[in-house]
Amino acid sequence: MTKSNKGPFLPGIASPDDLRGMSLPQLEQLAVEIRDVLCNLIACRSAHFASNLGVVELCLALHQTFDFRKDRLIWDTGHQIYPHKLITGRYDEFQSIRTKGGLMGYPNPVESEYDLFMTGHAGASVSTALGLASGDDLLRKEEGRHSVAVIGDGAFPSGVVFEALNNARRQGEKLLVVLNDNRMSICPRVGGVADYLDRLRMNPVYDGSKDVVAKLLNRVPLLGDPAERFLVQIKEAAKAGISGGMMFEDLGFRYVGPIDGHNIGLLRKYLKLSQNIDQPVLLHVVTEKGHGFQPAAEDPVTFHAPPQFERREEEVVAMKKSSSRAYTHVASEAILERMKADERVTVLTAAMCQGNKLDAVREQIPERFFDTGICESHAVAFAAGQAKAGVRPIVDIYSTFLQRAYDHIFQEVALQNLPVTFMLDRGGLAGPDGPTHHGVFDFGYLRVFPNMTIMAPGDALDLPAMLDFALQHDGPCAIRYPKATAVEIARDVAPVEHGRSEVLDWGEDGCLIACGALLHRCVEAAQQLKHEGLHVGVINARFLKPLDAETILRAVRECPFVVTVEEAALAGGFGSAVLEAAADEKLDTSRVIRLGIPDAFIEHGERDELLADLGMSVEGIVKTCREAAAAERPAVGS
Ligand SMILES: Cc1ncc(C[n+]2csc(CCOP(=O)(O)OP(=O)(O)O)c2C)c(N)n1
Ligand SMILES: CC(=O)[C@@H](O)[C@H](O)COP(=O)(O)O
Ligand SMILES: [Mg+2]
Repeated sequence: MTKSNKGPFLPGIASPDDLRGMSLPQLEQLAVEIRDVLCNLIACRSAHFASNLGVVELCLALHQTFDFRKDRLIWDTGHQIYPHKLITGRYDEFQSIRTKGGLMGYPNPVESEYDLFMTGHAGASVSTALGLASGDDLLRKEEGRHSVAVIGDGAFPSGVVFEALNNARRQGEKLLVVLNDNRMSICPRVGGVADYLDRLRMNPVYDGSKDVVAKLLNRVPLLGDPAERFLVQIKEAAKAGISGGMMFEDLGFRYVGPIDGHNIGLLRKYLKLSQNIDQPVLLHVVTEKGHGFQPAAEDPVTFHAPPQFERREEEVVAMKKSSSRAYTHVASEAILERMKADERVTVLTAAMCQGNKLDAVREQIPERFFDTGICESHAVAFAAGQAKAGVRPIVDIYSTFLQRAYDHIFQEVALQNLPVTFMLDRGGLAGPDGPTHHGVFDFGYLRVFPNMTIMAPGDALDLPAMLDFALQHDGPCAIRYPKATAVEIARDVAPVEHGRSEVLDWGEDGCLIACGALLHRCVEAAQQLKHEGLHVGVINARFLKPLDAETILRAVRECPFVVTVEEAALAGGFGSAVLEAAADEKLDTSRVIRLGIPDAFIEHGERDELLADLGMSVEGIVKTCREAAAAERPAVGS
């Protein structure tokens, strides 16, 4: 490595090996360069930002202290993976991140041996790191591999984390959990764990000893002699007793910290220290979300995943604000209105107040707004308790994150037949977030439960009406809608009736049946087909369950072909339900064609790109109908 401290260093970092010989000043210069790359990325497109700014020093210290070709490193959730990607051989392609065919915005084992799990959902890192430690202990004991999980304070309260902490006592000798405490989830963190961490950070006694320990540590060379290291460990243990961290100590962890998560030297010393402790270690590091770019540090909520923006030095000069109204706006406004109209109605979010656009509810009706933190399982069971007590809870959780609560949807809600309303935002392809965030399994995972009513608005006019239906229905309801601009289809809107679809047009040449917000594409396709002399009808299914068998099977019987369209997995989805119903009536299903998500995980990319690849652009739908019609026309001369 060059002797100068000026850099640039980042372009020359082909792997973490290149960090080994770097001095502290050089590492600090490298950190500046990494932050610059992060800022330049957001000048091109929206991406995760403040979280990545906050872990730059931690990432460098980790990769300098451990060899993660041998040791194990799991970044919880994975949205803060950008610095890690930049120093593990992906600097040259970094600008492609979150674009179709480019790097993923989360860890991706296909890209690098330094990425062990493709993640995007919070909370599993301690479990997987413990599992890796256990596996290595069984198969590679002689190598003494370390297993490190880096988890944020927002992810930390997730139930699965405590399941892992509970299990670690018995088998976590080589487990290090780095708790990255920046006081933020996406919004400010909530709950008792947050209060506990605040106390740990604020403890005056500990602050005093921190300096003492830090001074002592600074005297301890990286490989200080055992006696001094032993002294440091004694101090750590004493400090833990004085300064707290006892919750972790009582669970069998050595609690170390809190330490400054932006001080590379101190991080290295404590990481090194943790390597020599033969029990699970919880290293509590304190960082600033957005560190190094003042506007992000001042407003880490906006800058969690900000829109593209121009900057001049430390100033944002122009941020691209989306003017379009999304289904999320329609939903959150409808929720607010219904909560104002009915005091029984509550809304629950699992740390996604910003994503669900529930800020107005939080401000105007705080007593009926519940942010559980990243605790979806608890949120659903909690809502069931509210419903049992006579409340009408709305569980506003992204489709993909709701998967976390599956057993409670089954046991606490469906089995009890309780009036819980699930609002599944991001129902469908989530775009650049990719396979961890596409909400495409909800039709399948909900339809199997008895008592469930499942609705998918065909447009923005349907959504509030469906919410009204759900709030008066005495049983569980789910309403799913995509991460997309809300569309209104001009028509004489039929009222929402349980299990009834809405026929927009009957056509003698075929029928398109949409279940969900791709309805407007079907309307457009039918209009194009009409110009070609094909009169293809359009039905707005509205209900996945109960299915409007009467109307839909009439189409199967009478139309030359039926094409079902859904932004959901075909397996167990709407088209499957149609086939099942038709088969039960002994109808010919050979002329039912299903468009939807095949049996594959769909990569990241813009939603329209991905839908087009799956034949669900308007052109794709026209093409399917055209081919179906041709197949139905008798061959010339026959
Ligand atoms: C199961 C699950 N629920 C919700 C989310 C949405 N989400 C992504 S990051 C985040 C906040 C994470 O906070 P923290 O772990 O403290 O990381 P930080 O951004 O502060 O670095 C949330 C709620 C998720 N990814 N997974
Ligand atoms: C990391 C994570 O899970 C969230 O930041 C998610 O990316 C938010 O998605 P939206 O941007 O669609 O709200
Ligand atoms: Mg945090």
